[in-house]
Amino acid sequence: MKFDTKPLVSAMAKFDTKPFVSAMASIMVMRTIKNELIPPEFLNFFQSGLDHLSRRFLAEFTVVIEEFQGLARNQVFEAAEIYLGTKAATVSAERVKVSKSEDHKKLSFNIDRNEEVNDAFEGVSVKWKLICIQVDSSRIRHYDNDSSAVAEIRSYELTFHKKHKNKIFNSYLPYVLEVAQQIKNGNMAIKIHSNEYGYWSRDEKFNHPMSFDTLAIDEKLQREIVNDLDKFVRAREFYRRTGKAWKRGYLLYGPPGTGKSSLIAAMANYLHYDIYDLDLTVVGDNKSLRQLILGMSNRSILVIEDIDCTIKLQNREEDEEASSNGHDKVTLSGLLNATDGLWSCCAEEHIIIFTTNHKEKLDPALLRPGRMDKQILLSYCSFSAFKQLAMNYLCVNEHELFEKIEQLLGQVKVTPAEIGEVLTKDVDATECLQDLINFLHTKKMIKEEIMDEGNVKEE
Ligand SMILES: Nc1ncnc2c1ncn2[C@@H]1O[C@H](COP(=O)(O)OP(=O)(O)OP(=O)(O)O)[C@@H](O)[C@H]1O
Repeated sequence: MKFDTKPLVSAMAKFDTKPFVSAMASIMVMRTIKNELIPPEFLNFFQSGLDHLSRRFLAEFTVVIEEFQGLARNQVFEAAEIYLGTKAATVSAERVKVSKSEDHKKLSFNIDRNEEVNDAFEGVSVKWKLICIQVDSSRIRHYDNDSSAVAEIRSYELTFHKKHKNKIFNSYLPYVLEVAQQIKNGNMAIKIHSNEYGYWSRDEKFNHPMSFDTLAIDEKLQREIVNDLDKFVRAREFYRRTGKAWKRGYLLYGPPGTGKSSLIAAMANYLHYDIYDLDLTVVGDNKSLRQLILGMSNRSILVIEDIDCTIKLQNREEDEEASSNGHDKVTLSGLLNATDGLWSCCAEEHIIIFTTNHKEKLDPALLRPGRMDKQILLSYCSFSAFKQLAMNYLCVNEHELFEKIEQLLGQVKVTPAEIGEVLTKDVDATECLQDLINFLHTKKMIKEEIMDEGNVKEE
């Protein structure tokens, strides 16, 4: 079923905002959970509460869900709920009120729970607030004779700057409904986001075909990585119990062309997590960095490639000096706060991956235990990795030339990217393998010549 968003948008659009001067706008979306059973008198009570709330905090711009012609209130609430499930929520307030029933025999508990979710859409900040109130069932007239039931009334309040009203109504809300629909249908594609001008770009479909079945790395290493990921996704309770943020940091290091980006793609495809590809060189300052990270969804991978050379991250003393001089830029401590600080705990199931070709150039602060939970060296091609490449490129898993190749791979350093290039030169598998043997021979000769001339020690 596809949501018809037109009525929603038109209902909002026809709302006359001119008389209102508030800087904030708000949409209220309401729904009962308990069988949609809100007796009229309670609805009136709640409505007046809303009016009060809107006058007090949100004042001049409020649209109530009942006005959305053609789109059921519960459908919109459900869509918002599904969409926000992908985002990081923070509980801003939780109050428990205890009161006695009229006959003084029964205690009842009312829980007001306010959850906030900050979202960003094409550079516009939006704040969703879930207002969740549980009420004593005795105050509500039930139609299903379920006297033990507790009714819960939930509503969403959406706040944003009024100058973005059109964008929110015409693009953001339809987008929210569509994302929710896709999630519901189970065909939500993996997305890749990149940052531009301080916000995440509209998501692109992530079509990278790499998987752990095609990644050419040492088998033992691969098993270790997959086990680590499995353990991470199942560890919700562990992170709750230990009070740790549910995130895991990986440092992938090794020479160019050894599969660092390929491994990231395999991880995203395996976990079905979105990728946020962060280019630090276009992030203005620490505040923008923080906003970007807050704008990431749950169950996602933050990637910062070539961390050693995308930005000059100086040490903490220099950071402090820079900020006291008023120089705005992303600093090492800003980055560490973003990935490690208190507020980074707002999100759940975040994987953070740094890549580098030069681990030795990294500031030790980045490598501190607990920051990068796992450091993975992706190195030159082993024979078992080569066999995977031969399968990928030539669809062969055994060949008489393999023995020679195994021997040569033990003598020269060659990356999977180089091998991949040679294996795509010809159509015939035997010719490709022979090309590879020639290539490895040439490499071996060059290496021996260099060692003879300069008496260079092997790395
Ligand atoms: N381990 C691997 N398994 C399968 N293919 C690989 C592997 N390593 C490299 N390749 C092939 O080489 C290409 C380049 O590899 P990739 O970008 O993953 O390397 P990288 O280590 O991230 O390089 P860089 O450090 O330059 O970013 C890939 O598109 C892929 O086709």
